[in-house]
Amino acid sequence: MNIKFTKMHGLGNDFVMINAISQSVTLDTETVKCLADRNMGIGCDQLLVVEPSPVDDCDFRYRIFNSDGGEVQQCGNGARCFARFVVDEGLTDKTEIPVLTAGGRIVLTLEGNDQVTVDMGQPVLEPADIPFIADSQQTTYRHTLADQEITFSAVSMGNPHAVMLVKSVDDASVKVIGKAFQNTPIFPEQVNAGFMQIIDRSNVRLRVYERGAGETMACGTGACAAIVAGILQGLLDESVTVILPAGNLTISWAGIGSPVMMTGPVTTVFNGTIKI
Ligand SMILES: N[C@H](CCC[C@H](N)C(=O)O)C(=O)O
Repeated sequence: MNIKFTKMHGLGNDFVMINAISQSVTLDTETVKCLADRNMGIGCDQLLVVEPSPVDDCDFRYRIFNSDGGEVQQCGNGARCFARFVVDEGLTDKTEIPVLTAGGRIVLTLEGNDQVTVDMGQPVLEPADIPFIADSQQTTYRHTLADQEITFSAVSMGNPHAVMLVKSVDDASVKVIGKAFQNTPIFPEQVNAGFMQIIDRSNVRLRVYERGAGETMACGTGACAAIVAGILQGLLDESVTVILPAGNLTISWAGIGSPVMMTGPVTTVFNGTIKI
């Protein structure tokens, strides 16, 4: 089978984009892992698939697969790339595009100059809906992981996130603690582990150990979850710049009942065809 694809990234979080409307594509776990493999395949953090929408209030279905082959509910950096991709593929000429993901309906807005804004929907804090095992909903939780007492917030953006505050992201034990979060029963579907350094009330640095992919250069839903956690702790203002190695995301949230808005860049790297 020959598959046409486009390689894209959002601040270095990189994706293989596949248009499954204009071509017939069958993807199983092993195929996804092969395409995502940086030595044996194309290489990416996530593989993103465009499909016809099954519902009237969305234009497309947006499916997300981590490089370990697992299908997941949401991908923020990928959503921005998705907007650029469906326009470049000629699938739409709209600048505001509602799409359906396994984590819910999101709306993508092309701002021009390669910036895209995504209405990521409202964050979910109820532990059972994250899912996260806890007696009650709290702003922060404490658990022993990797022989350390870890304090974190638990937030879902359609996908699960644990957000920790650190003095310096450069010194954070991202791999050790990030891995430990994947192996604890308190997150029954595993979790994306974010390490946030607050610089001031409107600027943070962030590293994320992603579920199913390991540490990535950027994580859009991770940035959203981190800002929600910081605002709920009274540490951040409503609009925050998330400073990442390859550039910045702007995240804003007006509080409970409001959607999280994310704005950031998208980059198309190359188009290709792969025979599998
Ligand atoms: N690893 C995530 C999916 C990709 C999220 C990330 N790349 C983003 O930009 O939000 C998960 O398993 O929920």
